[in-house]
Amino acid sequence: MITLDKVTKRYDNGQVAVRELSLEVPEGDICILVGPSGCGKTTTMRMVNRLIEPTAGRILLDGEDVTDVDPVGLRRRMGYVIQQVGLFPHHTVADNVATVPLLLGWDKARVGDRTDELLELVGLPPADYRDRYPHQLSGGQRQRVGVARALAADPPVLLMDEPFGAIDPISRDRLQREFLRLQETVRKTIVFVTHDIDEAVTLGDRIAVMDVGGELARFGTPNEILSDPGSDFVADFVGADRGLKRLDVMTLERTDLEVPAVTLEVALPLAEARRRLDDAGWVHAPVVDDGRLVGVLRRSATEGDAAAGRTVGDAAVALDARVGEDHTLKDAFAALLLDDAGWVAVVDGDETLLGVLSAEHLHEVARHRAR
Ligand SMILES: Nc1ncnc2c1ncn2[C@@H]1O[C@H](COP(=O)(O)OP(=O)(O)OP(=O)(O)O)[C@@H](O)[C@H]1O
Repeated sequence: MITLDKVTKRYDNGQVAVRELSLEVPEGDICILVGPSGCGKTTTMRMVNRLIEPTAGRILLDGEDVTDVDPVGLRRRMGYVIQQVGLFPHHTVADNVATVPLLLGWDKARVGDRTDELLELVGLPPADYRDRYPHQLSGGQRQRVGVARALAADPPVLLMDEPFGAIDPISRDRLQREFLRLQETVRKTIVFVTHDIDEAVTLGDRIAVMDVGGELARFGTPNEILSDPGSDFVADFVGADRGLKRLDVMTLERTDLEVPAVTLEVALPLAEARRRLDDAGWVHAPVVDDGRLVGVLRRSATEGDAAAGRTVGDAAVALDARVGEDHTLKDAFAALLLDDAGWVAVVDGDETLLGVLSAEHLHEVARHRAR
């Protein structure tokens, strides 16, 4: 959808901000430009919508050279969101969102419908927010209005320059999650600038790591970059905890799961449970009731006189080492650390036990997963 072909930008003072940068952004992908301050991220982004003209090289949008397109028309095909949102302070939220559709001459009813639809989409119920002014919103809410405004005329491309940069970490996490959910609905081709590698890893389908002087240090999926940074600069930039960060970009897959050596039904007598644990050499076993995970049985609970005549259900205790199947390997690892069991139970939306992941197997899966 967007191709940069050996793009260079030399400013009038001789400063080379971007040097022979080549990138391809497939349709519907989020491409993150990340790198230290001054490495040319903003310059690159602004060349895409021709707020800045390249000195050399070509930029193609859908196969068409952007320098052949009228810049105003070009920018209408690209929503633009920046850190200081740039909402008009004396216009209501609705009027801010409606800016581009009104410029395009849409009729009032269509603009009104579109505005409400978008406010709903970004989590600002129109009945509450339509008539507010920007100063009556939190920073995160203003940012959402900025996103709604950028999406108003349904452009195929969104350019976002540190849109969550000025937001506190907790709200930023929430905005990032909402943003990914929104992207599932709207499927735009997005170029997103940040200097925060965690944000890049969380949001990016592909990440371009840039070095000072506007050189491309590495381009690839988060997993590719974290598993193989390729240079000391990129390894330093992504951080010494890149192994952990990788766990965050890998979701659990059913084929990763192990069948537990012992699974115990609630109605089973404890004496029988102990025999099964001992046969398997297990100390902790998941306990299920009609397939649903209800807890864990520890071998110690099967010992002594108190165990006589009791069932697994009587002696089972809550299990912290459990995680939903839609979670990441990092969530699984975090849950694993919360319990002595040595494995984490993976359940579906109905709490049905799908399998377990032992610490050893989790390590193996993380090491060998290609993506
Ligand atoms: N108009 C300009 N004239 C001359 N040099 C400029 C101009 N704009 C930016 N630069 C320089 O170009 C380089 C790249 O700037 P750019 O804003 O693209 O970097 P960035 O990676 O977005 O930085 P940051 O993360 O700090 O926003 C910097 O060294 C900057 O000083």
